Amino acid sequence: MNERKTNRIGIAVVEHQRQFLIGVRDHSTTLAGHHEFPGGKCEPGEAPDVCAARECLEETGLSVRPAEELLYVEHAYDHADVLLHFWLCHPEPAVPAHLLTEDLKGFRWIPAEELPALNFPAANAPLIDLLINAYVRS
Ligand SMILES: Nc1nc2c([nH]c(=O)n2[C@H]2C[C@H](O)[C@@H](COP(=O)(O)OP(=O)(O)OP(=O)(O)O)O2)c(=O)[nH]1
Repeated sequence: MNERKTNRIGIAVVEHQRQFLIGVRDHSTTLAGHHEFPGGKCEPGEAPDVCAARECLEETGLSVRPAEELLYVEHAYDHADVLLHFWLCHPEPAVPAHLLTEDLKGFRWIPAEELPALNFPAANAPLIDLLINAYVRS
């Protein structure tokens, strides 16, 4: 029997003026070198949108407000089974303006049209399609 626990992951798809906050996964972690949206494992009992905002604040220093779940995706990686909850988030209105343009702990604001050229993990593919349809073709 080969039963693996599925990790619930909250991911913050942070949008501001058709730009998205994107980082690169650290060399010491799984999927090293891939691009990523801020996110991580949900704590026991933690809702994915709450997790997404918490992870975003921890990883980038930016306070965000979850707006809607864009998509959830189940994926089996070699390292783990994951259930990814992609939450569209927006910066809190009170955040200082410079945080909306500058790099944030290695996370950068990337225009929507540049997302397809980046090296995201396989499970992100349907999300990137969705974002291109919503923010580039619209
Ligand atoms: N943050 C993030 N993770 C992603 C994305 N796409 C994707 O497949 N993942 C996967 C990679 C990992 O298997 C999982 C995130 O877990 P993680 O290991 O980075 O989370 P964590 O920081 O809470 O975990 P840990 O290193 O503290 O153990 O989701 C994405 O766009 N952003």
